[in-house]
Parts: sequence; structure tokens; C-alpha cells
Amino acid sequence: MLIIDGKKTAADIRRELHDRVAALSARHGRPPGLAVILVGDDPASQVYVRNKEKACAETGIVSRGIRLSAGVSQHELEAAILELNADPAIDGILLQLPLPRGLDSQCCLNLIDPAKDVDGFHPVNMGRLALGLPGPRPCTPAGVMVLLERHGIGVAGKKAVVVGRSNIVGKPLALMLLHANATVTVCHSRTAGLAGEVRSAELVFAAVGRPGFITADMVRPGAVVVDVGINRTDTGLAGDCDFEGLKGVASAMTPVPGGVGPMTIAQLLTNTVDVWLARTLKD
Ligand SMILES: Nc1nc(=O)c2c([nH]1)NC[C@@H]1CN(c3ccc(C(=O)N[C@@H](CCC(=O)O)C(=O)O)cc3)C=[N+]21
Repeated sequence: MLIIDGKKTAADIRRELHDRVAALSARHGRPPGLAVILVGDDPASQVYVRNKEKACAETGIVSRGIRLSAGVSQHELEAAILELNADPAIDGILLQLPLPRGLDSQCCLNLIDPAKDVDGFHPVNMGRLALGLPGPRPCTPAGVMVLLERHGIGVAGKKAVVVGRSNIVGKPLALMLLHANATVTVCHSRTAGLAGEVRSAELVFAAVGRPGFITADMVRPGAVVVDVGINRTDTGLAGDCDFEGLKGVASAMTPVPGGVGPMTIAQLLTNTVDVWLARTLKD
């Protein structure tokens, strides 16, 4: 079985972006700027945000961390977003999710200037994705598509099953696969005969958020399995798939860690460079 190395692919992309940013910064007058808003003190979110800031620094992207206390009001958070919308040095705005209880994330996402929406979560950009129009794409599913492409794994004409229907992964991933001419089935908690659906797939995408959810008996021999799950367990980080059990069944599979996670960060950097190029070309 081929282990799809997301860490290496992400490192390749980061090197390519670094070189592009270095070559283009002079012509564009300034380096790309990314603002990352972190509300509260959730330890996992803090680690993610620190990793994103480190990745920016290595790529030549100027990052600005906006750290707000968990007690911030909806109004104050919205004011912070509007300020970043108006800041010419900021090309991309990322609002780290989930937000602490009491804050309305969709209201905040709706306020981010769609031209600065490096997460691709704004309704306008989700609409663009649904219509197949260009625009920033959600980082995790876009990273999955790039990972498959760079491993020569085509999806056109293949039967793909996406397990999970979240707005940040399952739903946008299904649309991307559809645009890439896969035949797509989306399974979720109310799907009847889920195991059978998964077993019929040549490509399996697991984005459920439950460790070990996809087991060997659910996967057709030779299928490609992409594990989008990130679960913190007593024994460390785990995906949604029974990796050991699937080794004898799948033809290729992404590990956790070292699979889709690093690609998410690489795609955030790609989106940031893309919006920077679009914005600096406009003025
Ligand atoms: N607005 C917003 N955009 C996001 O893209 C976003 C978010 N909020 N909230 C949280 C999730 C989660 N996420 C990950 C990014 C990288 C890894 C990653 O690099 N994982 C490493 C391991 C890192 C570790 O050890 O924890 C790996 O899988 O190898 C994982 C998860 C982005 N998210």
C-alpha cells in the first residue's frame, strides 16, 4: 500500500510558494499579509495558530495575530474584522474556528471581505465554489485535491464516497470532486447502509471526527482512502480510519498525522498568495 505523504507534498508547495513570493514581492510593492484572529485560549487552537504563523514566516508572508479574550463581545469581534477589511496591508483574514460559546461564527464569516477570505467560508465564495467560478477555496478540501493530483491519482469517472457533510470539509469536498468529474455520494449520520455505500467506492474520504470509524471491512480492496479526521485521543493524534487494518485493503492511504493536516496549512499559504496577487494587481 502506498502511504500518501502529505507532509512532503506540503513542504514542496511551501518551498515553491517561498520562491514565488521572493520573486514577486518587489513587483507587487509589499509582501503578502495574513491576519489570524484567535478568540479565547483553547490550547489546540493556539497550537494551530502558532503553526500557521510559523508557516507564514517561512514563506515570506507577514502574519499578524489578533488575539482576543474569550469574553469579547460579538460587536467587538465584528469591529476587529471590519478594521482588517479596511487595512491595505492585510490581504487575507482567517478567523480561527471554533469560536467560544456565545459568539456567532457565521455572522463573523459573513463580514469578512470575500476578496480577503483565505478560508473560502464566506457565502459568496461558497457560492462561487458551487457554481465552479474562481475564488478562494476552503483549505482542507482544496489541499486534499492537490494531494491527489500531485500523486497522480485521478478522480474523473471514479466513484467517490465522502463520509461527513460539514460546511468546512465534507460539503465543499463533494463539490470539488464533482467538478473534477467524480461520481460523488455524500454519507452522514442519517445514511442508511453507510458501510455498503463506502464499500462501493474507489475513493473514500473520511471526515466524520470519530477515531477508527472507517474499518477494513467497509473498504473495497484497492480503494484509495483519504483520512481527513483529526482526533485527539489518549494515545495521541488519530484519524477517522483504522490505518493498521486498512493497510492490507487499500491501495493508497493518507496517514494521520502527516497526511491532510499539513496540506491544509499549505493551501492556506497558497490562498494567501493568490488573494495578494489578485489584490495588488487591482490597484
Ligand atoms: N478558520 C479555520 N480554518 C482552518 O483551516 C481551521 C480552523 N479554522 N480551525 C481548526 C481546523 C483544523 N485545522 C488543521 C490544520 C492543520 C493541521 C495539521 O497540520 N496537522 C498535523 C499535526 C499537527 C498536530 O500534531 O496537532 C498533521 O496532521 O500532520 C491539523 C488541523 C485547520 N483548521
